[in-house]
Amino acid sequence: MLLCIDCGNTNTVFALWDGERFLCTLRTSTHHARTADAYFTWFSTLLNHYRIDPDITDVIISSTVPRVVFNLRVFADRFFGCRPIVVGKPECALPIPPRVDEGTSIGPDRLVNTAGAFDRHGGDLIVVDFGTATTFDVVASDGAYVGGVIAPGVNLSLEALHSAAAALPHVDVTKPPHVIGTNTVDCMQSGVFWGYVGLVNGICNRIRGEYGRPMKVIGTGGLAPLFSTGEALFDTVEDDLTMHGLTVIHRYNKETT
Ligand SMILES: Nc1ncnc2c1ncn2[C@@H]1O[C@H](COP(=O)(O)OP(=O)(O)OP(=O)(O)O)[C@@H](O)[C@H]1O
Ligand SMILES: CC(C)(CO)[C@@H](O)C(=O)NCCC(=O)O
Ligand SMILES: [K+]
Repeated sequence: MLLCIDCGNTNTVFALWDGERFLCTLRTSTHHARTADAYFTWFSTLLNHYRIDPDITDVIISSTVPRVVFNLRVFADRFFGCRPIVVGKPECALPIPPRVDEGTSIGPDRLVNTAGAFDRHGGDLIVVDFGTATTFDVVASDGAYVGGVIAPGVNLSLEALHSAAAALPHVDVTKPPHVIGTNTVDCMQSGVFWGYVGLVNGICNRIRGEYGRPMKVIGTGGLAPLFSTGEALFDTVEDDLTMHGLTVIHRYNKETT
């Protein structure tokens, strides 16, 4: 069985893939200091709770935080006796190599989203991922990652407002009842909600203009469903796109080596 690990700057997600479906998806916050033993304690407790007793033979990791990879490697080796595939490392082959500036680093989550989206939808895509950052990944017609856009994440923007302005409280992102807020919280939520609807719309239109062919837009990440209620921003919303991409890259590496 395959254990997929998607480590973002905010959250780390583990998902178990039995070859046909995900048996479970477990989420914890990302801490670079978490040890292999701590991962196992957390992981095995939840598996017990769900009465899942998996036979893990393979592990694949995507991490936007380089420092966590060491302990995740130890975790895979110590508890499952396997050497994980780490996306972005030279030993991990990608189905289609990216076409970007020489020497630039690409977030592994963006490579994984690209692989997952191309597998499901073919090329000419924009993948919008609402994580710590809001990223736009452009997937060419042959499935290559050819660049995109990085904007501040939604929760990061709200956090920045709160920490920079003494009178602005901490608020959660939600769709406000009106555009014109009549209290502080509604005003802030309107700014962020409608601001991001405009940002996503505007960036996708500009990408389309520059790309010059019709493109499909795929939304993913925790906040994609919320933003799709504001305006028809996406052709589809897929909450498991990153995990699906990890299974695609894992399969590709098994077939080619
Ligand atoms: N309505 C909502 N308001 C605030 N947060 C939400 C809402 N719906 C989902 N979320 C949050 O979205 C997060 C899931 O988003 P996702 O996994 O895409 O990115 P992340 O974990 O925030 O960032 P990263 O992947 O960069 O670590 C969860 O922490 C979840 O609590
Ligand atoms: C942009 C983030 C933080 C989004 O998770 C991640 O993909 C990352 O660290 N990227 C590195 C730079 C790049 O993708 O061009
Ligand atoms: K993510």
